[in-house]
Amino acid sequence: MSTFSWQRAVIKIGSALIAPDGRQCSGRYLLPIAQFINASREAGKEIILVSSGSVAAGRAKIPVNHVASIAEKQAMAAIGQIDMMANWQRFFDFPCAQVLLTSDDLHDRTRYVNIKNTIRELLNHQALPIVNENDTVAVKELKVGDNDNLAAYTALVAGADTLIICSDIDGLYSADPRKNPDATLIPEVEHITPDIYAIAGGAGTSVGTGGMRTKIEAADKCTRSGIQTLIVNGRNGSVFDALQEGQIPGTLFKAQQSHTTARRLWLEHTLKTRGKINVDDGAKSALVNKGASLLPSGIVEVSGHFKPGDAVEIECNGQTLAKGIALYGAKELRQIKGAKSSQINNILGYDSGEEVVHRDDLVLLKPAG
Ligand SMILES: Nc1ncnc2c1ncn2[C@@H]1O[C@H](COP(=O)(O)OP(=O)(O)O)[C@@H](O)[C@H]1O
Ligand SMILES: N[C@@H](CCC(=O)OP(=O)(O)O)C(=O)O
Repeated sequence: MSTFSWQRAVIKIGSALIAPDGRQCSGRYLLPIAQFINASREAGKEIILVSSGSVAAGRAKIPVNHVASIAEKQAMAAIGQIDMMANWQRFFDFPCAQVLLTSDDLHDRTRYVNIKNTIRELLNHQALPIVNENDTVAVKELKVGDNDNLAAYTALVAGADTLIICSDIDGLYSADPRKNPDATLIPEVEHITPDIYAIAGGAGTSVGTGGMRTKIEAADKCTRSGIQTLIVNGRNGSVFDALQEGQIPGTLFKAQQSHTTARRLWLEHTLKTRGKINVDDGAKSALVNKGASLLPSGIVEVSGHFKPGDAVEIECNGQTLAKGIALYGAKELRQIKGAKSSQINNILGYDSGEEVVHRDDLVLLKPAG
């Protein structure tokens, strides 16, 4: 069996686990998962949950005798979301935090930064973020559509190194085992090729939405960005003991490069910069020698028109030092440059955090020549 290590994981719990009978949320399969979450956090690891179950939980309260319309499912989700959250909270003595997202939120730069900041802050405060699709506002083109892909986007925005998809099946099989009894489990996938997509079928139960296909899509997105992805059987409690021992009791989709390398390459080569921030010698030394975040106090000059979430170059005395994602726009930075972080609120009337560019979103560049 392969082994693996991780520091920050997104764990996705599908409807098949949290609502096995499709009509209400249940704790039947959740205890070993909750114990794994507790033990991992005690070991200093960070976890973000992506949980389905709101539609099933709502269905128990507004039963309909026909195939539910989209609006009816949205109403079920709105009613059931609170039960889904409560179903998780009873396992933990730290706060669970509800995070509802749509595809639009994840593709809008400013909202993306806000989501990132919120998740970071929740983790800093030892809360457990529980993400689900915001079904009230999301229909078709606004929807991510399935929680497997939502979990992949969450792993990207949260800077996770691992995605664990818990389903009702042991992992990826050579064919849908419900239809092909001879199908065999694939323990490890080195590269996600069209052949891998070809063996992935649809959902196995009436409550599951994407089946194996959306799990492969999620693994594809993540592994390209250096996030290893696992599919495991969340109905089997021993899976979580094995995970705790660093084993992989399912299918591992290997990261195509290290998480840090993928992020550095993305920051350095893919992101287009929209402006420049000139810093003083003190800020230069903090960035280059201490690996610190950029604070407003070290900023001397701001050029260009950029918004929160845009990439910027960081310069000192005409030398480009680094590239990173600005958490404030150019207009705001011109107001707070040189100020102490504690003054941001007084100057702007709000505070999006003390960092202008967080060290996780910053890559140092080699001097030219
Ligand atoms: N190649 C495959 N290997 C494993 N499972 C598959 C495969 N193709 C289709 N499936 C189906 O995918 C189902 C899991 O997806 P889904 O029902 O959407 O669950 P979840 O609610 O956990 O997202 C399995 O129960 C299985 O029937
Ligand atoms: N937002 C929906 C999630 C639906 C969904 O993607 O379910 P699944 O295929 O089981 O992960 C809910 O909470 O019911």
